[in-house]
Amino acid sequence: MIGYTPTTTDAPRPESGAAGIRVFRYTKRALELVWRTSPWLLILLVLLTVVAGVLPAAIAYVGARIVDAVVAAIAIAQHAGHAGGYMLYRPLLAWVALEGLLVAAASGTSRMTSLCQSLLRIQLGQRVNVMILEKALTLELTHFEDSEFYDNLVRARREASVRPLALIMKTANLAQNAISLISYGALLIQFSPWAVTILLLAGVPSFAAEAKFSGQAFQLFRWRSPATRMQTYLETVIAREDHAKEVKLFGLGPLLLGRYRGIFDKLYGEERSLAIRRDAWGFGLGLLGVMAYYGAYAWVAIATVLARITLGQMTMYLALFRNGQTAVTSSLSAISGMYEDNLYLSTLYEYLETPVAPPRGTLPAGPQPQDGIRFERVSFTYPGADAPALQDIDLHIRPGQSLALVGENGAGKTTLIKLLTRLYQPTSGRVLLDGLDLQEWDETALRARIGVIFQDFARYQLIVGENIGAGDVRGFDAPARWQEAAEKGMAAQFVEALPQGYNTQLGKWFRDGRELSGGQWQKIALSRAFMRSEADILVLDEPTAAMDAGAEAEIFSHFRALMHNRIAIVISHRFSTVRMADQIIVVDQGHIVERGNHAELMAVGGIYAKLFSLQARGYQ
Ligand SMILES: Nc1ncnc2c1ncn2[C@@H]1O[C@H](COP(=O)(O)OP(=O)(O)OP(=O)(O)O)[C@@H](O)[C@H]1O
Repeated sequence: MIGYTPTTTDAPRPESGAAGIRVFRYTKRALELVWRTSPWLLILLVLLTVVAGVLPAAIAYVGARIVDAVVAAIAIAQHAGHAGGYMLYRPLLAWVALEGLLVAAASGTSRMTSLCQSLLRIQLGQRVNVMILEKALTLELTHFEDSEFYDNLVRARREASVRPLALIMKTANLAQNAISLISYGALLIQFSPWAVTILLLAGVPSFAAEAKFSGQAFQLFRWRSPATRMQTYLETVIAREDHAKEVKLFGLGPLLLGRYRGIFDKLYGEERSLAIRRDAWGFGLGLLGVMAYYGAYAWVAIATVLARITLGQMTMYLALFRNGQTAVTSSLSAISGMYEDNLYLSTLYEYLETPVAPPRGTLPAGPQPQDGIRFERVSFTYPGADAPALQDIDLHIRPGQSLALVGENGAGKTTLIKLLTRLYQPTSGRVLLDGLDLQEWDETALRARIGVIFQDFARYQLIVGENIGAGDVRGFDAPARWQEAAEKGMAAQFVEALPQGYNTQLGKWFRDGRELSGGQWQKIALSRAFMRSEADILVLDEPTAAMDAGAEAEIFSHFRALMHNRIAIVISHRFSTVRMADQIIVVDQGHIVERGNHAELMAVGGIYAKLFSLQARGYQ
């Protein structure tokens, strides 16, 4: 079997569940959340809780009156024969009718509660998910690349959207049981205060065990999170269309499934051991409750025989005891459940409270508009990486110039673009646009200046037009602008030949979706970059790798014509493209090793000249 073993090194087992997290800290926040989601449903829920709390004691009381009425009626009948007639049964029937009504009310209350609950669950689920997604929009790219953070996000999404309601329902359940217990206590104390004490104490050991195991369950949940993430990922690979081709052809299916099973087996072992311990302790300690109940039973029965209480009272006390015990156990498990929900909710709030850098700059323009882009001694190391991806980069590109970046895979070309677009901050040095540090630029003003297409551009499962329009949100729905951009990006011709033109659904996730060829997708992405008609810096990271040679040549002549007084930056492994640039930079292991135009670099006879000749020879 293929062994992916989720070991404890995947995620350190956190210390005791209670440590560091103040239990019940989140109950108040969950209440606020529910209140903001729907105050009316919450108020209704509170009212129903009170009613549901009082009803059981009322039913038990009426039950006792029925038995006493029966006993009284039997006694009268024995003395007076059937002479009493209807009058004999009247009080009895009235009590029976009342109990019927109370039971009907209890059932109505419970239905209404579950209706409120379903409605709240739907609304809360939506609200929490929107909160999670809104937060996601404020995060930095580095957050998404951090696996621990990603775990938190997945956990928050998967679990926490149902937890706030669960917490509220348990709070309601607790309140309902507390009200019931007070009302039972009020009736039972007439029999003996000791009975009330026994009732309360019998549930305590179960509670202690339950609280302990809830903490352990949460630790397990956290610990297995990386493994669960691997499982989810394997599900995607095995069962999604974009991976299906390779999975089939390489025969990866059984191998991946084996790994999937392996993870399950490992996780199941842990789960099972916890479940068994939890239930064994639950059963053992639950026996205490049973003993307490039957002890009380004997006591009440003897008291009845000794005529200290009536037969009706006996049935009432027994019912109270039995119901009371259920109420104690269910309050205790509600408390331990709340503890668990609190722990889970802590992951939601941990995620929602992830610190994000405040909006950095505020300036909409730089002091030297004709200065263009400058890199000044820029170095950058990816978070968690040992070696810098870029080191001591100095670079200057003026408006109207084009720059090509050349270098081996992994040299640092894309990283340079990520710094230029402020997706990352330099570890040292600075990047300037129009004489102003990128960090001081207002985000929107900066984004409006730059149009960029990365090699791993997004393929949105939307219609063609929107795929192009995504390049500029203002033109997302504007067919005239789609068309204009598509012409610049060389996509117009094939798009117009599609059955529904710009309204054709792309991708396979939705009905009638069409798949495009690699080169066609690239043309769509290129058109997307051209949507930024006001952008004066256009960055294309291997934009034509999947295009045929004719298309590539045409795009670049087109591109140069459009780039008047703009800055064009191209990363390409095709030297036919690269040679057209005004300035060419060769990047090697994070350093700039050569710079100049094509003729200059050929004259130097360095890496560029070697690579160029190598490729040129291939075409001869
Ligand atoms: N998100 C990331 N986190 C950590 N390291 C990264 C990340 N992206 C890239 N790297 C590393 O940084 C180095 C430079 O990568 P970069 O993507 O800039 O190379 P490139 O020159 O664009 O390569 P290619 O020609 O293959 O596209 C590589 O060693 C890569 O492993």
